[in-house]
Amino acid sequence: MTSAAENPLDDAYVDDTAPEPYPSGEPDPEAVAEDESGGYDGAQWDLEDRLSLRRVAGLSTELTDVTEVEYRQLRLERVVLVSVWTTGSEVDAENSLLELKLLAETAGSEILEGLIQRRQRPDPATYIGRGKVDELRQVVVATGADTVICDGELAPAQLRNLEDRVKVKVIDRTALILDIFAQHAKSAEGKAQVELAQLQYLKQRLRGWGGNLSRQAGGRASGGAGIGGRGPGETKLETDRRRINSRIAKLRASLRDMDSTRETKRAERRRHEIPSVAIVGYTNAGKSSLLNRLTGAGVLVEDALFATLDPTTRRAETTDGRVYTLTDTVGFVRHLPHDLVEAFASTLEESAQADLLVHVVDGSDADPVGQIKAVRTVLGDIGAGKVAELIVINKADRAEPDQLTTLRSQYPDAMIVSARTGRGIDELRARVEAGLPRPEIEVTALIPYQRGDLVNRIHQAGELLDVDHQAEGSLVRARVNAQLAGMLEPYQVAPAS
Ligand SMILES: Nc1nc2c(ncn2[C@@H]2O[C@H](COP(=O)(O)OP(=O)(O)OP(=O)(O)O)[C@@H](O)[C@H]2O)c(=O)[nH]1
Ligand SMILES: [Mg+2]
Repeated sequence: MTSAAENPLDDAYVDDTAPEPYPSGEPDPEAVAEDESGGYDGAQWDLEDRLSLRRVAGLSTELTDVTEVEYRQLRLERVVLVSVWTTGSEVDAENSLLELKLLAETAGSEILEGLIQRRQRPDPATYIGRGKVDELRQVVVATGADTVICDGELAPAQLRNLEDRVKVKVIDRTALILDIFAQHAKSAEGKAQVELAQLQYLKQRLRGWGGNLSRQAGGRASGGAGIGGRGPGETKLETDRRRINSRIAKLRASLRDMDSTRETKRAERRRHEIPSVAIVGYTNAGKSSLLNRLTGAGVLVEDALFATLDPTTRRAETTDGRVYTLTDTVGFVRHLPHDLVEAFASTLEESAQADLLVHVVDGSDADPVGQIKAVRTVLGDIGAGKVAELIVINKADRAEPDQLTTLRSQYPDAMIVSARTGRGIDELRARVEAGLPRPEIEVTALIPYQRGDLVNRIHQAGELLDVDHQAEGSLVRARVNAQLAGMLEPYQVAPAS
């Protein structure tokens, strides 16, 4: 729901501002300098700047139509949260509502009240029980709320009925998450992905919101206004639906283009057989902080949900000089909207194609096991369920020692670290190195001294097992990939027995 003015549509999609992934991009020199000067997890980043930048961008946008004004007002919501609790313990229900509160706050709302109703299942007509709707209305009036957010994905009819009776705007968890993504998307690709997800969501609900597209899509979807050919007698609803469909088709096409650029880079890495590691995990678990710790990448760290939407890839090296890549990825959350997962498919693919997943868990969270399960569900959905996974329990500095002990016993192979204090980071680096795929071919070669470049290559892409400096050159025993084995072919000698 970004404005049309902020997003000059097609032009923006060509001008991809996402950071260049390895191999063409070098780490930010400033970030490296920070890293060398000692502990750096990214929290030192000047967040004020980033935040105010975001705000200014919003203000400078000309409000071109009424829907824009309406959209701005969304930012000032005074909210009542409502949840129907069907299964699990009371604590689970409260955790879920607490998370909804964080999400709503991330979206810029002020939370006035949170209500939970215990019920077999949500009421098909009004989500909460019909009798409770009046109570909800009273709370809304008493607190002066202008929005109700329901903790689930509601049917269009449920939203409509509730709105009619509570008389303020009602949105669900899915719309809320989409809204946060829309606020945080920075790159052209990220923005296109979010818009696609929003339109998909909206399309199914056009009728639910009175058949009026302008109400929820804001200026963005109406960016293509003025399309000719509005047939006589055609209803607003049909025109809206048509406009959405053609916008969706356009977005898909530009996303395909952007994906092919990404695929080219990925293919390049594959050709050089550079192992890749993806940092995945629940939102706010500390993924970006860990990437910064491990590589000095200088990625935005923020105590907010979904701070990272664009994957950042950084080059890293093992202690023996082998090169690999580390990619920071978008965080997951319980009930991640299906439309979003689909729209972000190409971004999420980074994880599915990785050689190793570093699954970061917030050890200080109220329900880390629930987070691990939610993350694994999404990983399964995006085809990354079979990639080797290293569980890393982060924020050890803040977690209850008892909770860490429990997690340790549940996940015996897990590592315990703190991106904040640096605890466990060296061990983590070692475990990541050990988890990288090993080059497959063992060779013994006598490399003449003028071919020092080959020895360097072995350092970067292979594993040097043994070296003996002889009169004619270095006698080297190493594990290498197929490409390097080919280059070493002329110098190959029989292995010493
Ligand atoms: N106490 C403590 N805080 C941490 C640690 N690691 C990260 N944090 C904080 O947790 C918050 C989230 O960190 P990020 O690195 O942005 O988390 P993320 O997983 O990248 O989050 P998203 O990109 O929003 O999904 C920030 O406020 C960090 O400073 C840690 O080890 N200890
Ligand atoms: Mg992040």
